[in-house]
Amino acid sequence: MTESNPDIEISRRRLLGTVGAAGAAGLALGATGGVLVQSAVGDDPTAGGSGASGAPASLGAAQVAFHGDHQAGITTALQAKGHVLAFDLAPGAGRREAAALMRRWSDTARRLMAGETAPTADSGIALDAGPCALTVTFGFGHSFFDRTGLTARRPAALDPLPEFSADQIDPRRSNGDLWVQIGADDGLVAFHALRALQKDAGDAARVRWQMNGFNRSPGATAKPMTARNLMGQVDGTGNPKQTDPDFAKRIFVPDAGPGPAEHAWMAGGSYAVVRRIRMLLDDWDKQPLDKQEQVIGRRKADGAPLTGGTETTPLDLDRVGSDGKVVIPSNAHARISAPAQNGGAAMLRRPFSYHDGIGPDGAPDAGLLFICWQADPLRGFVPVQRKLDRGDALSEFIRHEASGLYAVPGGPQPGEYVGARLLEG
Ligand SMILES: C=CC1=C(C)c2cc3[nH]c(cc4nc(cc5[nH]c(cc1n2)c(C)c5CCC(=O)O)C(CCC(=O)O)=C4C)c(C)c3C=C
Ligand SMILES: [Fe+2]
Repeated sequence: MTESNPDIEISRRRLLGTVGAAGAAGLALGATGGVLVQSAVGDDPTAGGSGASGAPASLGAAQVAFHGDHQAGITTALQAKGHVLAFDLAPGAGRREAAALMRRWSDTARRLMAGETAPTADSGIALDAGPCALTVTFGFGHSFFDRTGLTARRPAALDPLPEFSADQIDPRRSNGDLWVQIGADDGLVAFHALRALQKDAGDAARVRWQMNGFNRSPGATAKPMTARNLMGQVDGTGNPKQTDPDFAKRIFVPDAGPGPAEHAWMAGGSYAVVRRIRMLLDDWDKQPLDKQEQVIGRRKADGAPLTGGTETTPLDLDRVGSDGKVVIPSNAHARISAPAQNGGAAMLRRPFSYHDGIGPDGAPDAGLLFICWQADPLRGFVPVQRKLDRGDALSEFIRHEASGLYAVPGGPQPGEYVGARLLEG
């Protein structure tokens, strides 16, 4: 099948419309439509543009559940397109307006993730397409709780992140009352969701900042692989795996706390740290391969540790070379960020790359929309970033330009909207 054959293309679109709404029938479409890709709902969120399950499915028909214990977009396989944005509540808007907005947003997200049209005035941007693994994830920033009179229910985990010595943070592109992450394997589907959610905000909230990102498209590689970033490195290897016995404990807030009962609304939720990290690509690209590999401590070609093996071989941090020095340098990024070097601190990294053209300095305004998930940022991002800030060889080639921390509540049950346990409780 080719995209240039209009007859076949139309029938594929019809199929996508049907199967998109039906969801699970995607496998059949994959077989008949010839658009074979990996399932978008794999078990490795950093597998580039496709899940690791190996099951063939149609890219368009891939559907992620809106309801569940956890919101979608945390353990979902990386999608090809992403929009992350923060809103501030409008002057005069409080808890009632916020609750109504979360109700509207949840309804829209549920429908769009099922491949349906938006509830009001659908723009038509995604007509003909299936859900394309669309996910919409909602979070609350520190300032949301004061704005809505809910300060007593704000978890301590949402206290502002410490400042790090190398930070060059732009406050206008940081924080915000509400945070929305959109991911999809199709650019039009992602943009459609973005527009619909922005319209839903109405007079209740205004966009504070927006960033747009991308990852590898499903099917781009012959087999499912860990994604690469814009420095060319295999990025995501050391992520906790859903099959790890302590995965849920590390990434999701448990049912009973931590913290006082008034924070119980976060059960099943997670904390998202979002950092816009610019890569100084012109400098990076001038480095010889061996220097680039020393900076990370892994081989560029396949992501294997410099101490040998394959991508998944554990780093041998104690191995000393013939020159008497440790093979994985003491300032290598993978050494410094390893859980073993940080009292077990771990996070689930689920980033998007970004490229916003050329900056005023004449260099690419490109890098990583670094998004990481954890049950408690003080036992995830913060200790690791403190250590990286002190002596990471990668620091010379990156710049943290924006920052946010958001409480992402647990997933909605049928009939419930995201955040209801906070706003209604
Ligand atoms: C504070 C957390 C981290 C920031 C910020 C960060 C930025 C950053 N990382 C890369 C590239 C790679 N990171 C890798 C591993 C890795 N990084 C962090 C944390 C942060 N990275 C952790 C916890 C780990 C895993 C360590 C482990 O489990 O052993 C790697 C190696 C491959 C991998 O494990 O993913 C790469 C490559 C960039 C480019 C970047 C900022 C732009
Ligand atoms: Fe890293």
